[in-house]
Amino acid sequence: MSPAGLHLVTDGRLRLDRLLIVVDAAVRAGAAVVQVRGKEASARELTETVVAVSQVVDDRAAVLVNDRLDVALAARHGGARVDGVHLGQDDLDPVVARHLLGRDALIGWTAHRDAHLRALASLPEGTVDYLGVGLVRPTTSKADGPPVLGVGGFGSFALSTELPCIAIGGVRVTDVPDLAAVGAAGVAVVTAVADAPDPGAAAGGFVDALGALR
Ligand SMILES: Cc1ncc(COP(=O)(O)OP(=O)(O)O)c(N)n1
Ligand SMILES: Cc1ncsc1CCOP(=O)(O)O
Ligand SMILES: [Mg+2]
Repeated sequence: MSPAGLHLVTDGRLRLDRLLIVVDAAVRAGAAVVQVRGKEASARELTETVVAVSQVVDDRAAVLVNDRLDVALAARHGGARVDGVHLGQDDLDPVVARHLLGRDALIGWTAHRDAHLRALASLPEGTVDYLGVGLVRPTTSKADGPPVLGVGGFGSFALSTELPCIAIGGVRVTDVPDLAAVGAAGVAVVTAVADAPDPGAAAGGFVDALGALR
């Protein structure tokens, strides 16, 4: 399963009905991955959201759970198709996630410092499928986010790993050509799609911009 393309990261501020409308519009427009992120949600609420998102997405995109391996496993147990997880440096060990989710799962890891690349090098080959790298620009979607790398900083980081790098953090559609030129395999966004007057058109703009550069 390829991580390349547009990743829609869900906006935990949205009510479930609105969230599902945004997810459906983004997937219809060609988003490759939907990452369900709900920092304030209980495990049970987040599992319900993942199950509902998985139903809406069906086989049109990969469904990942942010942070919560337990939730990914619970949703799978309930019969939902969950393809993997996106883990941060303080989340569960990706080796554990790989063990519990299996060889075919899609597992992403956040990385933006050299120490993260050293940690990556210490993992068994094939543990992590892609890196989420940012911030590209300042964002209000992540409290206490990491430092802003800019497009140049993203590019230097992407050059130092062979894993596909997904750019995140304040990414705008107009950034896509520059990010792709410095090695982005894809981009992950919350606001640029969820807050757009027409989320489907916004997602389609990202998909077209990414596709035009392949
Ligand atoms: C694609 C992608 N990249 C990076 C992140 C950030 O993950 P993390 O550092 O664990 O921060 P939270 O999302 O948990 O706030 C991501 N979610 N997706
Ligand atoms: C989850 C996450 N991790 C780094 S930035 C970010 C949120 C990105 O959201 P936006 O596209 O609104 O800046
Ligand atoms: Mg996290």
